[in-house]
Formats: sequence, C-alpha cells, structure tokens
Amino acid sequence: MAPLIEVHDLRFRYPLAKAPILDGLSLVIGEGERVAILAPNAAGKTTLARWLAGHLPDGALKAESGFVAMEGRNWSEWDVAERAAAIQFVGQVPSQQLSGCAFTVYEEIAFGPCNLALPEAEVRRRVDEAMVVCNLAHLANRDPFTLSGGEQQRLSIAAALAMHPRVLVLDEPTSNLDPESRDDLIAQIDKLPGGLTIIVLEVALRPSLALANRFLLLDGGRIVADGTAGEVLNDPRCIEALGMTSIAAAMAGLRDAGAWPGDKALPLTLAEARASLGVQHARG
Ligand SMILES: Nc1ncnc2c1ncn2[C@@H]1O[C@H](COP(=O)(O)OP(=O)(O)OP(=O)(O)O)[C@@H](O)[C@H]1O
Repeated sequence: MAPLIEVHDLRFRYPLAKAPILDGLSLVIGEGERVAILAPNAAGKTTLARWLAGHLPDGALKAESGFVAMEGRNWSEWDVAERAAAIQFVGQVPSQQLSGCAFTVYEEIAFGPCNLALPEAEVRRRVDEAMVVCNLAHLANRDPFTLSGGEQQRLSIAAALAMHPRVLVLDEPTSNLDPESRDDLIAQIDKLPGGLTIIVLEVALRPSLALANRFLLLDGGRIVADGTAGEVLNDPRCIEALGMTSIAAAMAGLRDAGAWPGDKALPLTLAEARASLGVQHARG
C-alpha cells in the first residue's frame, strides 16, 4: 500500500537563488503519525511545509526533480477541493490565516466547509465540533480580527479541522505567541483526534517535544536524522543547529561538574530528568 505522504528526491530552487533549498529530500509519513521536522531559520521549513501541503508547485515555482504524493498520487493529480479535504496547512502568522471574508469566528470556521458545498446542518455540526476542540465557543460571535494572536491561531486550527483533513501541517504554530498562549495552544493541539496525522515544522524544541513522537532533522536541503527525541535531539548536528533543551543544557552542566555520569544520556525534559533521578513529582 502506498504511504500516506511520500516526498521522493525533491529538489527545489527559488528563481534567482544560487542553490536549491530542498536538495534531493526524501521522507515517508504514515497514517496517524505525529512528526516534528526540525531546522534552524531559513533552512526551508516553510518551503517544505508548502510542498507537503500541496501548495507547491505553483506557477513558475516547480521542482527540478522529485515529487510529493499522498496515498501514491502526486499532488498535481488532486483538484483543489479534494486536496483541501485531505490536508490542511496552518502557517506561523495568525492574522495571515484569516480568510478576510468572515464577520465572526463562526463564519470563519464555516468558510471552508461551505466552499465544499456541504449541507448546512453538516457545516454547523463541523463548526460546533471544531469550536469545542479549539476552545472557541465563547468567541463564536467575535470579529476574527479582534482576537488575540493565540486565539487567532486556535481559530486557524479550528478552520483547518472543520475541513476534516486527514493530515494537518503546522508551520511553527507557536512562534508568534507569548509563553502562556504557546502552552495553551500546545495543549489544544495535543488533544486533537488520535487518528489525525500531524506534521509540525519547528525551530523550537519545546513545542516539538510536546507534540511529536518522531523527529526529523532538515539540514542542507535533506533529512539527515530521523528517529525518537533521544536519537535526534542528542544528535550533534541537531545540537549545533538548534541547541539543547533547557533541561538538557542544565544536565550537561551537571555532567561537566561530575554530578551526572558521562556515559548516561542527558534527559531532554523535566519529566525525563525526574525519572532519571528517581524524583517523585511533588503534588499540591
Ligand atoms: N518566494 C521566495 N522567493 C525566493 N526565495 C524565497 C522565497 N521564499 C523563501 N525564500 C528563501 O528560501 C529560504 C528558505 O525559506 P523558508 O521560509 O522555507 O525557511 P524557514 O526554515 O521556514 O525559515 P524561518 O524559520 O525563518 O521561517 C530563505 O533563504 C528564504 O529567503
């Protein structure tokens, strides 16, 4: 059976760019996976996200080689409505996700399903469901442009979910949010239905760790590491490009001071550190 998403030998260069930004990139993603694709700024995350979601090729922006396919069919074989019902893309700037055609949060979420010409009752059902998942019911009648950045990002995700996609591509979804809004949004994404395939493209390690269980490192236009958090985030190439989590950095300090065994993997999260140290989580 064909994989859910396959990128095969994708080579893509922006017009006038000296070098390709994606350079023979291949990857396969299966149904229900939660994947973080990690890379530093300007490494090509948004570009890859747009290829994954079928927004590229577009006009003159074509691949020099390779393809992206969902279930064995190249994106170029899908019509727009069919593709929108299969995969949804949420970008990093909340206000840029808004359609500009809706006076209320409710209408914004209904915009996509209405474009699929679904019966009114089905549109209503989907909007109500998405508002519950994204904690937006209390804002249903608000003008989308009056929402905070975090609320707008939840709205973008709700609008994407109302299309009932099988894959959600999130391009640095928390990058413009303050820590509290970021944590709220991560918790919200974490609660999304289990069967939904989620691909997060990130420069930040914390949201990635909270959302994914498979990690890919994008470097030099290719995927150079693919594995668990422990395998990829401890890879020297990943540490060089993105640094360490704050917990791993603290533990590395302890290791350098001789207070942590040199041959023992560094915990990446507080939960891992507690487990490694045999410390119970304090309650109350
Ligand atoms: N339409 C375009 N035309 C020409 N160059 C582009 C275009 N879009 C992006 N680029 C360039 O391609 C490179 C990769 O950009 P991209 O936005 O994919 O990276 P990124 O990893 O998402 O970056 P960031 O983390 O800063 O958002 C950058 O050097 C960028 O300037």
